[in-house]
Amino acid sequence: MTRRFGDRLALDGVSLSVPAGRVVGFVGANGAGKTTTMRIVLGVLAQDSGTVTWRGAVPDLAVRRRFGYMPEERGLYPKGQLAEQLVYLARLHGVDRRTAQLRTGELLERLGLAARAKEQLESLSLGNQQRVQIAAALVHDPELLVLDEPFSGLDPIAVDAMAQLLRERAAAGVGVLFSSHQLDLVDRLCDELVVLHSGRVVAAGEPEQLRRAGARSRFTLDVGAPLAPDGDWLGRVPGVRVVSVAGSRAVVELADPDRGQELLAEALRRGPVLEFVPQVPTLSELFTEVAR
Ligand SMILES: Nc1ncnc2c1ncn2[C@@H]1O[C@H](COP(=O)(O)OP(=O)(O)OP(=O)(O)O)[C@@H](O)[C@H]1O
Repeated sequence: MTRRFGDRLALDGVSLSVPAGRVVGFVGANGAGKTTTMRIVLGVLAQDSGTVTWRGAVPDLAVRRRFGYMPEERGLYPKGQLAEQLVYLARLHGVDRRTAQLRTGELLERLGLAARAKEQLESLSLGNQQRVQIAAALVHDPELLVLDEPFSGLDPIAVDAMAQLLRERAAAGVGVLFSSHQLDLVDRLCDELVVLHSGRVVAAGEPEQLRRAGARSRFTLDVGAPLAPDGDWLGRVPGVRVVSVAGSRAVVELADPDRGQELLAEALRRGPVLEFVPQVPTLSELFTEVAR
């Protein structure tokens, strides 16, 4: 997909897929193009080129009604009662009244808001309003869920409730695409990850695979005796970059990952080695790496 705003190329050939039953985490720095992509998927913004398909066909209005969207600009009425708004939204998506009421009750219960069903949205704290927005995206039991930063502003209990809801929906066959800047959460929750940078997909796949691919060249080395902040002799070994030093431990990156044993031999010549292990990068390290 491609999309321009004036002379700014916001999406430059973005391609991603959200399989049924999978939770896909969508990450990228501010302005990378996540919201733009999601809005195009939902049909609220037009792309300049490219196509969106769901189950093999371009979704028409009837199919789009079976999508659930939590937009970045949250869209509920501040003065409306919680339960009433949710039932109304479900009805708009073609759900019969009784089912709409049932699902509203269930969701408010799950999200810890059952006692407040008759209150106005604006009387809730921001985090609780956010919970209602989540309920609004889920109330018509969609087959595809597209959530723009659903976790922002939630407390840890709500994060857990939300994460569990998404996992359950995926287990029931729903495709879930959600954006977030909370990488530890994305790591915990998603089956697949898409990293966007300046309007392009720069990494995609299962987090574990992406991490393994990034794990080949970094090692933690503990030489037992304090190292200078620049890594002392380590920094002078050809092909070795000292990433960080803390006491006697250093994280190093090797230009040639297969030469780890040579580095270990060199370290042993200089004294005892307490630790020498390949370092599996965190998602946040990977992110920083690919977003450079
Ligand atoms: N309606 C618009 N008019 C002009 N430019 C826009 C519009 N919407 C988005 N953009 C631009 O497109 C680029 C992508 O923005 P987008 O909101 O998709 O990023 P994002 O990844 O969702 O960022 P964030 O993490 O900050 O929400 C940005 O450079 C933004 O300024």
